[in-house]
Amino acid sequence: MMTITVPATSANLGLGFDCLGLALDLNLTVRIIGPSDEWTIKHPYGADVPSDKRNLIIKTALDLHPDLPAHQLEVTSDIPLARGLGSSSSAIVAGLLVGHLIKGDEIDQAQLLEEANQIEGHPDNVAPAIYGGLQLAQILDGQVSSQTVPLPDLEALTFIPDYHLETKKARAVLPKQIPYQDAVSQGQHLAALINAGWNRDLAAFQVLLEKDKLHEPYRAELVPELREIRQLFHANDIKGTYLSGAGPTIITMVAAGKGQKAEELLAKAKLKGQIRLLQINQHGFTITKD
Ligand SMILES: Nc1ncnc2c1ncn2[C@@H]1O[C@H](COP(=O)(O)OP(=O)(O)O)[C@@H](O)[C@H]1O
Ligand SMILES: N[C@@H](CCOP(=O)(O)O)C(=O)O
Repeated sequence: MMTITVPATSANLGLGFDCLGLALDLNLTVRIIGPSDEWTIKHPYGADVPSDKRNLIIKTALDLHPDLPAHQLEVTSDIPLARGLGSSSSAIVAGLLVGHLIKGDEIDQAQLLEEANQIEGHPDNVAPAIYGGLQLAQILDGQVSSQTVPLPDLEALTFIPDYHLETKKARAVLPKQIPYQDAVSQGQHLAALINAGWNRDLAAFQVLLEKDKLHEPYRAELVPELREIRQLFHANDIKGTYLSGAGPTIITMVAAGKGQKAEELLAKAKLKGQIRLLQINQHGFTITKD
């Protein structure tokens, strides 16, 4: 039996649309139980998610190796679906690992990134799911790679609304064009955010997390809690709130050790959803053989 864990990811971090992402300590776990007459996957998601070859994890494994012999798989997960925490990317990375492990391939992180990016289309979720930490994914002349960016010492206060928002739907509200000045501002602020990470400057990092002009202004109408949570924290002198991935999850980055106080503040607002204080996953996926 082999067990794969893949972390949840928070893409964009406001400014890094389709290129920046962070791994968090929520996990998708896939157990390869053993060979079977047909592909089956036991999972906790209910009837809406297929339990056969159509399941995203199995489909990904079979897209990689169409002749892969059927196996029985079992999934447990604390990554909610369609909430902006990268559940589909975690499933794709897990599916590729299932394919490679059953086939007996060497596991190569750079190759996995290439394969996962081909399926997912934007690398900001798959890169941190593979490498952990904060990843700046780059596509240069069609070639994808990723660079680890250091982070200030922080924790992620995470608000997960009760409703789903499919990434497809949240991409459909984005404009075809943006004002020239917004593009200039985005470049300046993204460079400053990366720099704040390298300098481990939490105050600057928090201010910059709120400067996006490419997607949050357009998605805010789908996720009214973004403005509410920002206002609540601003009234208490706390910056660092952004829309995680395509939403609807909202994350506020706070200094390590300060999360619990901020959590109590957020709980008082009684918004409909779940509050989690998450730490950063620094290592990406893991594989254990037992
Ligand atoms: N572990 C999984 N097994 C099967 N399908 C999954 C799994 N995780 C995610 N998915 C599929 O991906 C969809 C969510 O993808 P997406 O809209 O990109 O949201 P997210 O922000 O969670 O990645 C789910 O509705 C489901 O169809
Ligand atoms: N850059 C993408 C990220 C989508 O992340 P997800 O976790 O919501 O799937 C986007 O903003 O569309």
